[in-house]
Amino acid sequence: TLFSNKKKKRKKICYIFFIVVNEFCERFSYYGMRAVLVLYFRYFLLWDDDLATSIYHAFVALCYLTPILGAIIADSWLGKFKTIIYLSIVYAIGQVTMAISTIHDITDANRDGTPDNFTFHIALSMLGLILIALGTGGIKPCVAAFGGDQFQEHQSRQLNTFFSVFYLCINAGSLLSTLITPLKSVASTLMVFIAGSGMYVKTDPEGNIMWSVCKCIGFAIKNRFRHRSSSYPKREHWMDWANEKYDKLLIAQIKMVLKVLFLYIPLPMFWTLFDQKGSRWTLQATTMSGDFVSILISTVNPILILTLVPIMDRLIFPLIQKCGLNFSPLKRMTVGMLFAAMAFVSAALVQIEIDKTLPNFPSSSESQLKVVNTYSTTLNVTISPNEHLLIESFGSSADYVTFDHQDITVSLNTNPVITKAFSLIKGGRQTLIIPSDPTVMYLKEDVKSKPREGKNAIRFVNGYTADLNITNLDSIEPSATTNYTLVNQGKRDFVLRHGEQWCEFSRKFGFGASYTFLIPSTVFSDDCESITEVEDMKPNSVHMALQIPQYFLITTGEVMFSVTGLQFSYSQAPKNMKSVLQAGWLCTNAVGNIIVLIVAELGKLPKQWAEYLLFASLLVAVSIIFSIMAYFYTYIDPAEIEAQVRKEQGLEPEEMEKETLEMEEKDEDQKNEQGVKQTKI
Ligand SMILES: CC(C)C[C@H](NC(=O)[C@@H](N)Cc1ccccc1)C(=O)O
Repeated sequence: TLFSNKKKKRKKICYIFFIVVNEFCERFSYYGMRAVLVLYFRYFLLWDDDLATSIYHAFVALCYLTPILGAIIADSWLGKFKTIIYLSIVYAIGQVTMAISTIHDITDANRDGTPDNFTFHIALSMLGLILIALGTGGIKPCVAAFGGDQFQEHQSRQLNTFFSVFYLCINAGSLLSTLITPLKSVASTLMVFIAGSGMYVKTDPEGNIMWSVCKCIGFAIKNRFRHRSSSYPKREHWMDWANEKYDKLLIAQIKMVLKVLFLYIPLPMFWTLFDQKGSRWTLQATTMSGDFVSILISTVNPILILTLVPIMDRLIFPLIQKCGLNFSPLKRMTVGMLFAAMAFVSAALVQIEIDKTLPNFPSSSESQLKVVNTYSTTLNVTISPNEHLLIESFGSSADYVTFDHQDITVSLNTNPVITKAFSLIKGGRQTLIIPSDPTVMYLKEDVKSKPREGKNAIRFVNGYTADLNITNLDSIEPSATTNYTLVNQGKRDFVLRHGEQWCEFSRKFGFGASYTFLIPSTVFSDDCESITEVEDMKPNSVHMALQIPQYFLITTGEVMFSVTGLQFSYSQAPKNMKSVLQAGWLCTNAVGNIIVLIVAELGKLPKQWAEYLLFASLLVAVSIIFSIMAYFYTYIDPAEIEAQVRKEQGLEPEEMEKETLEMEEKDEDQKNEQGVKQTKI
């Protein structure tokens, strides 16, 4: 017996392996594609930032809504195994469609490198995304529940380990996806899953269960309404009003599911905070110094998951248990929420530090002006009515001057005095460029927010007497100013050229700064040495490493909340509705994403740190509500309840046989465990 049990165990590990590797490949494909999606929208379809992020969040939300469809198909019709196979094919078709939509040659008749028919590419990519959402979301609740089905009712410890390993695979897949192309992985996902086909425990779908559930709930409500007079005796549960027409077992199962779904109501708030690490926190990183924005965003979460899940499972949770504390699943989830709230407090503290270093940008009713002098002598600049600035040749005013009106008059102390009227941009920052011929002084618009992705915005003013060519820039006429170009951090070289003459200009850049470089007429005679630099915006000075605590806190929260939620959703679901509850759990994520979308549309609070604190407080409030709900929740063993109801109804002999077999197996397992212990002793 001991030998055959060991063999059984090894076999189980083998087919669980197929399931978790399948999840690994699927997440690899999903996150690999998701990582480049916004870039595809921005740089291929040429959408603006707002549209790109909105469609991205809508896609993510759809991916977590489609699990309902997958669960209905699996639990009512095809069964989990077939649903996974068929929807994986849909998924693969979606990835191929998406890949085809990125080939610009298809509509690029004139071969200029840009597609001629954007509508075609948009339509194809949207179709691809819908198919992917259907595939990834549809199979998601089935794979988790199918993995759980491989365990017997008494194997709750192994079941929990399975969900932890399952979560590890999700994150290992997402981590690796940043390194290798995702397309091949859908095919491998399918092949890995099919490879284990003969070994799985496959539970059959039990007819159109969702339809029966809806009809049963509808009947209970109608019946309750019909008997609302006080002359009718109250029933223990409102679902008991379906007793007249529906099977007691179905009613008991619906009660179990509704109890858990009710508990899920506050959960989207956790995801609302969690999903903002991809948006608000990324933006925060762009206002910080350090070279790991993209790496930080795509890898820190999965890396932390891969380290924290084993630490929690093997060390922290057993330690808490040893201290005699009952750290039940719902308590873990509450603590997980509090960790996420702490992460946002940490983000707020970091934001306060960043704000101290940020420039004082104009409000929507103000205008800001800086003056740059490329005239041959120092100038006395008067800006009406009472702003006087003394600016050296090839220098600038110390900082921006803020005006609460737009119309100004500028006078220069040249001989004769030059006076010119200007209208400033409301809410904008501008520079008044005084060229070698001051009569043609002009305004140039400046950047009024930190450049994106920690890049630096630079431009050149040509004080040379002829046209100049600068590396990667168009030729500049004398006295003209180039538009801003974005350059990355680090040392950058520029070659300035006019005919045969040239010189090389090198400059080391930090993060998020903006500069105007003034080129004097002597530029070639002193080998570019005389180029002066005007700092329009200081480089970022708060280091990105300060974001690590908030990432650590939110990921600790995720391990406590999400891994536990996954296990809880499986263990508290009746046998025929495991996928449905998994889908309900995933839907809490979809709702969280939709809230992020709405919040982004509604706009931000004037102070970003205040918004972070607001979210943290909201989550604390929600976690208090959740803990109260959890206090009144009694953990159930769905199999036991089902068995009890069946017993009350009189068990069918077939079911009885199955149950006896399971009991025998359980006894055997226990005996063997004891045997192993005794042998060890
Ligand atoms: C809602 C799901 C339980 C989400 C789950 N996500 C994760 O496990 C994330 N830690 C993965 C991740 C990776 C990279 C950046 C952010 C998140 C899933 O995908 O199933």
